[in-house]
Amino acid sequence: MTTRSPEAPGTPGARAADEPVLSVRGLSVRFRMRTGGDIAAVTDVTFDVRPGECLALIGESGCGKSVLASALLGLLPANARTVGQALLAGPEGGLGDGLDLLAAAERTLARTVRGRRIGLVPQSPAAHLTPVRTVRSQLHETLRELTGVRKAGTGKVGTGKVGTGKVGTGMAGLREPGFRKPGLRKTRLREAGEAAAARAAFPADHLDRHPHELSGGLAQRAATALALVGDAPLLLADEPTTGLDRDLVDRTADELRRHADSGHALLMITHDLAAAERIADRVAVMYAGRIVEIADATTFFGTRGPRHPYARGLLDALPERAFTPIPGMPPELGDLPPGCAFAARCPKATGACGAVPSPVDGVACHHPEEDPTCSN
Ligand SMILES: Nc1ncnc2c1ncn2[C@@H]1O[C@H](COP(=O)(O)OP(=O)(O)OP(=O)(O)O)[C@@H](O)[C@H]1O
Ligand code: NI
Repeated sequence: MTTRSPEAPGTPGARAADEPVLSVRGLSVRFRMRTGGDIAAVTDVTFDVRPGECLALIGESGCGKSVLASALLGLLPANARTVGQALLAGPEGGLGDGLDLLAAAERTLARTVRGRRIGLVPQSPAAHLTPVRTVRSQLHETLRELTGVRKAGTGKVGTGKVGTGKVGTGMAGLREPGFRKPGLRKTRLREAGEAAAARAAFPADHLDRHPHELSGGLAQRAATALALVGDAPLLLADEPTTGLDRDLVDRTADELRRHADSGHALLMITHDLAAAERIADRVAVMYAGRIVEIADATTFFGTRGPRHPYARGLLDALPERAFTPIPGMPPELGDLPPGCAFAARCPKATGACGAVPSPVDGVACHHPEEDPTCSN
């Protein structure tokens, strides 16, 4: 027996051995504007997410986080152009039979990817819930699809090949033989729906409401419950804690963490650095469409801190830290400077910053903080 040391220091060994669920290489998104010119919403983004891992994507409003998520799901508007590759692991869990999300047909994305292989907690949940149906009925529909039971009396159970086969809380009963009996199925479905709601801290006594009868925070929790119950191997959660009180933020974050711990990959987009610190394994920092730093979360939030000046500035702006905002504003994505987009706001900028910095050890900066673990 041979023991191999993990190739990536700082990555938990068991996870490093797993192939990514999602592998993004050189992804760029441009919006062509009618007035002429392009908006460079996402530029040359590269990252992986592995099973059991939570990657938090952070950065100021308008830096391209949601556009990145939309690109992965094939949900960009017609004036968008993408380049690069985004491989989603195949049903057997490997990238060998993976699907390039950027090249896939809309039909494939609609039938086999959205909701099945990639779950989404959308940034505007109210707009994504079906307006004419109660939360309970939307949960039941998702649960039925997942277990292959199309309509009452078909007796088809457990035929659906959805997700990893690792079934979320409350689902197991739906696959038992007794579930063929319509009465029992109804009871189990109800129980599973309520269990799913509880996971996202959605109150059971609001399940029979329609989306327009929900506050923003409740719509958020309904969308999270729906996304979790889909049991997809990859979950994209776009600001899943917006509009929630602090204790609900913590409960939602903890539930998402448990979801990752049960083997799912989680890409969490968030403004909430406390939530990111609570659950992320790694942090990716985006600025003006580019990922400027990817780091281990413990290092990033710990005493060593981030290495990119923008990432350091984000943390220093927090009230519980230095409470010092980063001076200036991010550049217009339709009019980016030729070199480092952060240079105009950066205390360390020099003439070298007139060129775009290439990432070295996860940091794209000409003047990063020293990494004491590097010998060179
Ligand atoms: N359909 C579109 N056409 C043109 N520009 C767009 C379109 N959708 C988004 N953008 C632009 O792309 C940029 C990135 O937007 P995005 O929504 O990804 O930001 P974000 O990082 O998610 O911000 P927030 O934190 O506020 O949600 C913005 O400048 C936005 O105006
Ligand atoms: Ni967004």
